[in-house]
Amino acid sequence: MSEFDFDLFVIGAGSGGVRAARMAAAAGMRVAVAEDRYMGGTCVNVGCVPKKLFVYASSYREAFEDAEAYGWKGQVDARFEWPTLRDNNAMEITRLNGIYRNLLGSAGVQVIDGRAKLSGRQQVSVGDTTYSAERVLVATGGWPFVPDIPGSEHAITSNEVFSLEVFPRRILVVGGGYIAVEFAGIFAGLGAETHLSYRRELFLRGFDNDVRRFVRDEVGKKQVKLHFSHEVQSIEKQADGTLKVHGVDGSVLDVDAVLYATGRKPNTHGLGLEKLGVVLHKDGTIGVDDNFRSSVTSIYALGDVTGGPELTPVALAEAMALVKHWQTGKTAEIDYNNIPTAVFSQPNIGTVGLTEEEARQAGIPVVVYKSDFRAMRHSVSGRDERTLMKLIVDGSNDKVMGAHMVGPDAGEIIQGIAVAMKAGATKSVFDQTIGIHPTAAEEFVTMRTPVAD
Ligand SMILES: Cc1cc2nc3c(=O)[nH]c(=O)nc-3n(C[C@H](O)[C@H](O)[C@H](O)COP(=O)(O)OP(=O)(O)OC[C@H]3O[C@@H](n4cnc5c(N)ncnc54)[C@H](O)[C@@H]3O)c2cc1C
Ligand SMILES: NC(=O)c1ccc[n+]([C@@H]2O[C@H](COP(=O)([O-])OP(=O)(O)OC[C@H]3O[C@@H](n4cnc5c(N)ncnc54)[C@H](O)[C@@H]3O)[C@@H](O)[C@H]2O)c1
Repeated sequence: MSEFDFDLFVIGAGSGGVRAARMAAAAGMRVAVAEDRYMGGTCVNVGCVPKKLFVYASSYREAFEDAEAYGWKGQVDARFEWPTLRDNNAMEITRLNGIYRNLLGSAGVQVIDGRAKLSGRQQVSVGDTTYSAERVLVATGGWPFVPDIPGSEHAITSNEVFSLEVFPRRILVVGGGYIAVEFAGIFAGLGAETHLSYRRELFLRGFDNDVRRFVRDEVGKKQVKLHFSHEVQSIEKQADGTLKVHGVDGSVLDVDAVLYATGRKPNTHGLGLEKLGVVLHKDGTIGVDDNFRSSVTSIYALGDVTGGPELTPVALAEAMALVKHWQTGKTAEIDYNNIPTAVFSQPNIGTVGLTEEEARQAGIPVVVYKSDFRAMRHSVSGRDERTLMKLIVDGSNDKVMGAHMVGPDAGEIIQGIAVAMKAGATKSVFDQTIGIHPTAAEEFVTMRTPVAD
C-alpha cells in the first residue's frame, strides 16, 4: 500500500489538468483534482468555447444582409437580444461543466471542490484538509492582466464579458492580440459602436506582416474604429454610468464599456510555490524541464502557468506527453514547431509555421506565393470582403515553411495544411494535389507564380 493518499494530485481542472488527471487515472494511478472555480477551466468557461459561440452570434448580421441578394427578404431588420445570447451561452457552459465532472468521475478521479495550495513538497491543502501525493501537478492557468491606470477598476476583462447585465452600445477594446481582435469583431457584429485601442502602429505583433495589414483593412471595413499608436491614460466614470476614456494624446472617447485584453498572468499567487523552493521565471510562470518537472522533483506544471503557447491544444498535448513519460520513463515527446493557430477575428486568421519576416531573418532563400481575392459568396452578395492566402517556401529545398490565411473558416483550412507541413510537404506536393472546386481552400494548391522579390 502506498504511503500517499494519491499517486497524483492535480491542481486546476482546466484543459491541461483534466486531460492529465483522466489519462493518469486510465493508466492506473490514484488521482485527485482540485478546482476552485469552474470545471473545464478558462477554455470552457471564459475562453475558446463561449468566444466561438459569440463569434457565431455576431456573424448573423452580415449573413442576413448578404441573404438579400440571394433572394431572402425581410431579415435585415432583425433585432439582436443580448440576454438570449448571454443566457443560452451560460446554459451551454453549465452543460459542459457537468460533462467534465462526469468524465473525471467515470475515469475514477476524485474531484475536490475548493482552492488548493501546496503545504509541503508532497502535500496539498484544500480548506482544512491536507492530502499527500507522490506527485503534484500544477495546472492553474492564467488570469487577465489589466495595467494599473487611474480608473482601471471600471474596465472589464474576458472573465466578465460573457455575462454582462446590459449590452454595451459603445465599447472600447484595449489591446492588439488574439482576444482584442476577436472581441472587436464580436461587438461590431452584434451592433455595438466598437473601438479598438492599440499602443503601437499595427496590431497582431508576431503574425505575418501581410496578414496584419490585411486584417487591419478588413476589420476596418466592418466598422471597427481602429485607434493605433493610442494609449489609454485614464478611465472616468460618469454620473450616468457611462465611461470617459482619456488618451495620453489628449483624445477623449465616450463609451459604455472598456474591455481590457492586454495579456494574461500565470495563476501562481498563493500556491505556496516559492516557499517550497519552486523556481519561477521573472514573469511568474513556473520553470519546468522537458518532462514538465519544476525545480522540486515531486512538483510538475504544464499549460498556461508555464508560459508556453497559451493554447488549449498545447495544454492537452503537454498533459498527454507527461502521462506517457510517467508510464514509459522516456523523455516527454512534444514538438512545439509549426503549431497551427487561428484568431477568430472576422474574417478569421489561420496560420502555421514561419512568417515571411521570420523566414527571411533565419536566412532562408524565401519564395513567396500570395493570393488575394473576393470569395465566391460575395460575387453575388456584393460585400467588399477579401480573402488572403500566402505560402512561404524555402527555395533551397522547396519545403513549405509557412502558410497563412485571412478569410472565412481560415482555422478549418489551415488545420489540414498543418498536417501536410508536419509531413514535410514541398510546394511541388501542394501543386500535385488536386483542388476541391469550388472552394477557397483550393487556392492553396493552385498558386503557381511566386511574388516578385
Ligand atoms: C477569451 C479567451 C479565448 C481563448 N480562445 C482560445 C481559442 O480559441 N483556442 C485556444 O486554443 N485557446 C484559447 N484560449 C486559451 C486557452 O483557454 C488556454 O490556453 C487554456 O485554457 C489553458 O489551459 P490550462 O489547463 O493551462 O489552464 P486553464 O484552462 O486556465 O485551467 C486552470 C484551472 O485551474 C483553476 N485553478 C487556479 N488556481 C487554482 C487553485 N489554487 N486551486 C484550485 N484550482 C485552481 C482555475 O479555476 C482553472 O479552472 C483562450 C483564452 C481566453 C482567455
Ligand atoms: N484563438 C485563440 O487561439 C486564442 C484566443 C484568445 C486567446 N488566446 C490565448 O490567450 C492569450 C492571451 O490573449 P491576449 O489577447 O490577452 O494576449 P496577447 O498576448 O495575444 O495580446 C496582448 C496585447 O496587449 C498589449 N498590451 C500588453 N500590455 C499592455 C499595456 N500595459 N497597455 C496596453 N496594451 C498592452 C500587447 O501589446 C498585445 O497586443 C493569447 O496569447 C493566446 O495564446 C488564444
